Amino acid sequence: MSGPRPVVLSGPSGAGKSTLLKRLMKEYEGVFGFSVSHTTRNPRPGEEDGKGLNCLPMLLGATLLPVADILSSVSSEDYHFVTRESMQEGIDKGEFIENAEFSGNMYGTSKSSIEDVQAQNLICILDVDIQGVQNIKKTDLNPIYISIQPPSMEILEKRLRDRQTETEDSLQKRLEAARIDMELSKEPGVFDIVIINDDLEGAYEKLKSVLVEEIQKVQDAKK
Ligand SMILES: Nc1ncnc2c1ncn2[C@@H]1O[C@H](COP(=O)(O)OP(=O)(O)OP(=O)(O)O)[C@@H](O)[C@H]1O
Ligand SMILES: Nc1nc2c(ncn2[C@@H]2O[C@H](COP(=O)(O)O)[C@@H](O)[C@H]2O)c(=O)[nH]1
Repeated sequence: MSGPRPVVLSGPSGAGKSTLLKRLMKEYEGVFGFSVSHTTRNPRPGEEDGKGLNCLPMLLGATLLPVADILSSVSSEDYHFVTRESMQEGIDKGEFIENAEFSGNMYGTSKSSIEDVQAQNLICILDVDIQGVQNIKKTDLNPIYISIQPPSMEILEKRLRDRQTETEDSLQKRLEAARIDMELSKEPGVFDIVIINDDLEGAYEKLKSVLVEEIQKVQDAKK
């Protein structure tokens, strides 16, 4: 039997991808595994190197903390934080399925980050920008492509400012990238579904409805 299809989640920075993703992984524990990307950007407060949600079973086994505390401390967004030199070396060696320059930093998905998740028969989730989507389309990964979009540029800017993770310079770069993303994602056939994340509940229900078949496959395989 072939494993579950991977899922590519894309959309402008600040649209709400990781907010939705965290919720999904919490509700469907043991169904999804996050493909931990590499990046040359600096870690934000609370981010740790190389910690994906698919390490959850190990964390649960090794600690006496309540499950809720562990879940809130584990981010699905953490990266392998690397230097430009080591990232470029990995790219040159063919270790990445895709890579891109975004807001002044390099980002990329290593082949092993996907293989690690797929080896556990989990639905592999990739959170990538629009360049990542275009590059993954040239591979044989065959994921479900989902775009999370903000209701408007104004709301996106407010969410990014309120998140307090960006300098004015990186915020402006992200807004510029968002304009391009919002245009490209309108092209027919790029995404299987485009979800407008206005009301979080509604967006989350739509996200689940697209994934219901793959979720069922993983749950059936566990029986
Ligand atoms: N539906 C929503 N309504 C209001 N605020 C939201 C909604 N969804 C997400 N947010 C908030 O918007 C901010 C950006 O969300 P989030 O960090 O999930 O975006 P992202 O798409 O993962 O961004 P990035 O690509 O930069 O990681 C967060 O502070 C989050 O709490
Ligand atoms: N092409 C890729 N894009 C990626 C990857 N990992 C994350 N991203 C995208 O980068 C931006 C910014 O992320 P942030 O964590 O710095 O806010 C966001 O749009 C992500 O989707 C990757 O491996 N490849």
